[in-house]
Amino acid sequence: MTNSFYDQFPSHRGRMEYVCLGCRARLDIDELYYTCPQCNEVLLLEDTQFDELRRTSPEQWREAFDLRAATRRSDLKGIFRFYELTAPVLEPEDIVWLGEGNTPIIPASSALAGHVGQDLAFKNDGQNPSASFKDRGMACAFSYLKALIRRHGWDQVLTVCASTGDTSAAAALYAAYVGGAIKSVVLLPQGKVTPQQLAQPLGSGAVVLELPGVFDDCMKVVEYLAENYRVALLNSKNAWRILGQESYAFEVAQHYAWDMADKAVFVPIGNAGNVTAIMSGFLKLHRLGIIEQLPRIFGVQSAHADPVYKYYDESDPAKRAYHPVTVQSSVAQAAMIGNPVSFPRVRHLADQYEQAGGPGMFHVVQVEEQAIIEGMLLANRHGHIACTQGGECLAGLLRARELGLMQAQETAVLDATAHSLKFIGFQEMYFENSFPSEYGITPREELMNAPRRVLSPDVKVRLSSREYTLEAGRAVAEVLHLQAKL
Ligand SMILES: N[C@@H](CCOP(=O)(O)O)C(=O)O
Repeated sequence: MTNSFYDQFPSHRGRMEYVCLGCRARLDIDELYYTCPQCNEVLLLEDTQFDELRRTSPEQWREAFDLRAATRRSDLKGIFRFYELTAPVLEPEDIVWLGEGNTPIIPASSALAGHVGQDLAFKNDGQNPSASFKDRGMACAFSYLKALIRRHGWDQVLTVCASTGDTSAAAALYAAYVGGAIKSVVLLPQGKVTPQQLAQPLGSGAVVLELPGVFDDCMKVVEYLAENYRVALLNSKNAWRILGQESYAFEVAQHYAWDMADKAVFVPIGNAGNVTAIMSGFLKLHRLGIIEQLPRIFGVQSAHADPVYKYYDESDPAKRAYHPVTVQSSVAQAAMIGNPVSFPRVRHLADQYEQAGGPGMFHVVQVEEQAIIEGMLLANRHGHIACTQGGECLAGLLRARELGLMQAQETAVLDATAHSLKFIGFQEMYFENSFPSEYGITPREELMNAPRRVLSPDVKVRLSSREYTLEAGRAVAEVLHLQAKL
């Protein structure tokens, strides 16, 4: 490999097609499809030239991706470091990069690992530009949209998505950046998006529409719009989103020097796009021999939104039946989804995953709300920036251990899908013991925290600056029981 590998855009081009997971129809990518026009099933994208990538050896791929980590090219800096595995039909001028990808994997402190009883690390996807993993998918979806706009000369594209808050923030951010023909509209379940998440698309200038109901209701409306009007759907039903999110798996593998032995990756399941993407990403690496072993995948769902858990809870595959559920309030609000659009993709990829890696490679565990919020608090007390979904992953790891599913030598990689600050209202509710009863959460004293007022405000008004410093200093020292220097 030479320097040119990371200074030049790859010359390799694939041939991509949509593949229907129902009737296996193949569709041209020159049109925007979300579901199969023949059978209405969801789609995945496939590169029919994927096998050509085998002409490059696994060692060469590993070296190439490692070298590309040092690129100066903005079109290869983010998720397209793995261009050949992602969307090798895009041209450099189409690629949108807002700094997404390359999020750090932070090993837990020995105190946290000791508490949990397992080696673990958080991958901080909240360090993406809109503060969640959705940016990975949006970077790819918007790059593809730009390619379509360029080819077709479209002068107006209305992008729409339903959201619990993260997708809308990402969609609005990328739309604001690309601008031109693109205008972003987001549909949110009224009162079920945190104030921080609501502020994001508003700040990016998107049209923000609130609907009564939950995410599943908004998703149906977006599906209706995409079926009946000329709009571009940006939820993970859009298979380009899935491709971008595969980068999470590529980055995890690269972080561990392409050695996935004894790794267990924990992912919260909401609309199920991310777990789909992560399995698909690892499978691609495995097919090319870039990783020799697949990591185990653990999906995690709250008992308040658990249709995928319920499906896999039946151990006999022949007896499994999928039923959407009615969600209840959840602190893992981003995953508060009763009918995930990507469920057929999960089933398809979980089968492939176990065929490639053997039984026990894919599990779904169910966790309680109390365990989720305490997972977040515990992580963050040990120096992490986990959101409630990151807390859900930690709760999932603890549950997997209780069920005897973890092996002592395994390292768990937990997906902190968003920045903790987006969900900080749930921390506040815990600290103030103000959770509405439907969450079923009772705060524990040892995890609570609150600011302590040291002086009354009038002291600041009454005293001179010097006197105030002395008074406040003494008051703080008293609260902290500080010993005076001799
Ligand atoms: N939690 C998601 C729900 C929609 O997911 P998507 O990946 O299908 O867009 C959100 O942030 O809105």
